[in-house]
Parts: sequence; structure tokens; C-alpha cells
Amino acid sequence: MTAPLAPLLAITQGDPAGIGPEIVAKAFRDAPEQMQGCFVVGEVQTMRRAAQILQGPGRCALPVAEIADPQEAWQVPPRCMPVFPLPGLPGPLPFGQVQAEAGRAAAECVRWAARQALQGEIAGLVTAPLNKEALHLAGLAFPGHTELLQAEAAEHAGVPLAHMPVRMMLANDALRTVLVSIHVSLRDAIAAVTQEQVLETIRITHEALLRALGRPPRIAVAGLNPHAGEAGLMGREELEHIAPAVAAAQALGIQVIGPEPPDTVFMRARHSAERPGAFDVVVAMYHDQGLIPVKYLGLDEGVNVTLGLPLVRTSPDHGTAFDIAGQGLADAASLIAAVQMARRLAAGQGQA
Ligand SMILES: NC(=O)C1=CN([C@@H]2O[C@H](COP(=O)(O)OP(=O)(O)OC[C@H]3O[C@@H](n4cnc5c(N)ncnc54)[C@H](O)[C@@H]3O)[C@@H](O)[C@H]2O)C=CC1
Ligand SMILES: NCC(=O)COP(=O)(O)O
Repeated sequence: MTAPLAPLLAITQGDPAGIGPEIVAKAFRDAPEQMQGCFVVGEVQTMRRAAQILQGPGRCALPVAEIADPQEAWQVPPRCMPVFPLPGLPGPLPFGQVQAEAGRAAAECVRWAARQALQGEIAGLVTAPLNKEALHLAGLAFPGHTELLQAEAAEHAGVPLAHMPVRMMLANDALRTVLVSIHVSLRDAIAAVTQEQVLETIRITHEALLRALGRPPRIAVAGLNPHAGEAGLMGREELEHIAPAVAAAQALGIQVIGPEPPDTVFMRARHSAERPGAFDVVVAMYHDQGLIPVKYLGLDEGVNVTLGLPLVRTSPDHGTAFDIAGQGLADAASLIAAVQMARRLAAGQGQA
């Protein structure tokens, strides 16, 4: 066997009822260079169905190669999809339906890939989207990949969950945001805005981007309330929790300011060719505060990165899109961007 060009990345198939398998197949068909050294972990017939969906007038079939060992991915030619089959996964399931079996299949692929990455067998994983309701129906106690991966990493390290703090970052070329809390209700998210949680988020953000950018990142912290509370007139979380967390981070030498008014901080951070962003990243107080600005710029290039894990994990910024699953319409650009970012992170070349 010839020497590998770059470390192997596992691509998990995602929920088989959603667009995951077809965007993975599309990426292998349309971005063969970027997909070199990647293999799919999933179920072969599900991935064959995804490849067939892409076939059409003027479109060649995408061959699928079943591999018995991930290393065989290096021998698979471009525009051919290597699939490492996990035993016990269900075959093709109906599209567009929330199903426990689909949730179980998606989760098993993620678990397997996480364990491979934690054992150093692969360089990282790129996860195709799973449906959180299906995951729940399958009896998994995790709302999403992030929490499942946190649990796997904590178990591998032999530490309690609290000692494996992780955060979600969403990034595109214009904007990066990192969230204080992730998959919780808005009520619980507000309760999670404590000095400790905000400081932990700033710390994780600083460490991850210091590694990725090769310099200390410029961090802005958003407020929670309108106008960052306007000196306590519209809420006191800024005075009681966020500002003390920012001061504590500054005392640690971290380049951070805030709390900044949330309605303008993302605009100020947004980077373009004409106007460089004022910050490298914005720490957002909850899921939608941070994700809407990035997704609003377009689902095609956003990447979800889990920070704080002892492994590389990226994902497209969108979900299972049951409304278009099985039609070959889904755009694979975000998945391809996630593969490129995972590759850079795994190689230690920065630019998250
Ligand atoms: N990383 C992951 O596993 C993620 C999973 N989800 C889950 O996915 C499920 C569905 O979530 P939704 O909120 O409906 O968001 P969604 O991202 O699946 O869909 C939102 C809209 O964007 C469109 N869309 C999404 N991806 C697209 C693509 N690649 N090409 C073209 N159009 C695309 C859909 O057709 C839909 O109109 C939920 O269970 C959610 O929790 C959501 C985000 C990320
Ligand atoms: N909105 C992003 C999202 O829900 C992805 O969650 P995860 O599966 O990456 O934890």
C-alpha cells in the first residue's frame, strides 16, 4: 500500500431518512479531491440508495466500494464512495419520517467513529445530520451529537462529564459564534448564563482559536438582554454574571470585551473583503442568538465544530431536511466545507 496522503476522516451517514446519505454521496461525486482519505461509516444499501438518487440524465452513477478496514479507503479511486459497514444497522428506511431505528443507526455510527478517533485510529469525524426526535425515540439520552460525543470522550478519559466541558461553534468565512448553552429550553438557557459558564465558554473559545489561528483571538461577548441590559434597566444578567466573567477572563490575559449589545455585535464581527470584522468570534448566550446570524448568511458554507473535545469533529450547519430528503436536491457544500475544516484541524493547520 502507498503511504497515506493525509489522515483518515470518518463520515457518519446520519439519519437514513434524511438528506445525510445523499449529501455524503454528492460530496464524493462532486468534490473527489477533498474527499480523498474519507470513508463513510454506515449501512451499504442505504449508501447505495443515496448514490442512485444522484443518478440522472447526464449524471454518471457513483460506485460504492464496501471496505473491510478503514485503511482500504486509500485504495478506492476518486468518485467512488468507500463505505465501512457497521454490523446490525437497518437497511434503507422510508424518507422523511421520524423513526427510532433511524435514530439508533445514526447514533451507532457516531459512537463507533468517536471511539476510533479517541483511540487514534482515525484523524477525526465529520457527522452528517441526525434527527434529534429520532435519537430520543431510540432511547438515547443525548439531544445531539455534541452531548453524545462529550459523554464518549469523558468515558474514554475516565472523568465525569463536568470535567469534559464542550461548546458548539458555528463558523463560516464571515462569522464565528460559540454558544454558552446548546440544546436546552430558552428558560434553561437564561438560567445557564452564570459567571462560571460564561467564563468557561470564553476560556474554551480562546484555547481553541489560539490553536487554530496561531494567535490570540479577539473575542466579543454578547449580552443576554436588549442593549446588553442598558446598565441594568432591561435585565441584570450583564451586571451580575457576564461582565464579571469577562473581567475574570481579561485577568487571565484573554483578549475579550463585553457584554456587547447582542443586536449589533454580530454585524460588527462579520468579516468581508471590504471590511474586516472587528472580532474573530462572538460568544453568544444561547443557541438561537448565536446560530441565527451564521445561518442567515447561508446554509451553504457554515460548519459546526465541537470545541473542547480531545478529537476533531465537524458537521454541516444544517439538519436532516426531511422535506427534501430522497430527491437529490440537497446541497452538499456545507458538508464539503466541514470536511475541509476537519482536515485543517486534524493537520493542526488552524483556520477553524
Ligand atoms: N448536525 C445535526 O445533526 C443537526 C441536526 N438538526 C436536526 O435536523 C432536524 C431538522 O431540523 P430543521 O430545523 O428542520 O432544519 P434543517 O436544516 O433540516 O432544514 C431547514 C430548511 O433548510 C433546508 N435545508 C437544510 N439543509 C439543506 C441542504 N443541504 N440543501 C438544501 N436545503 C437544505 C431544508 O429543506 C429546510 O427547508 C431536527 O431534528 C434538528 O434537530 C439540525 C441541525 C443540525
Ligand atoms: N443547531 C445545531 C445543531 O442542532 C447540531 O447539534 P449537534 O448534533 O451538532 O450537537
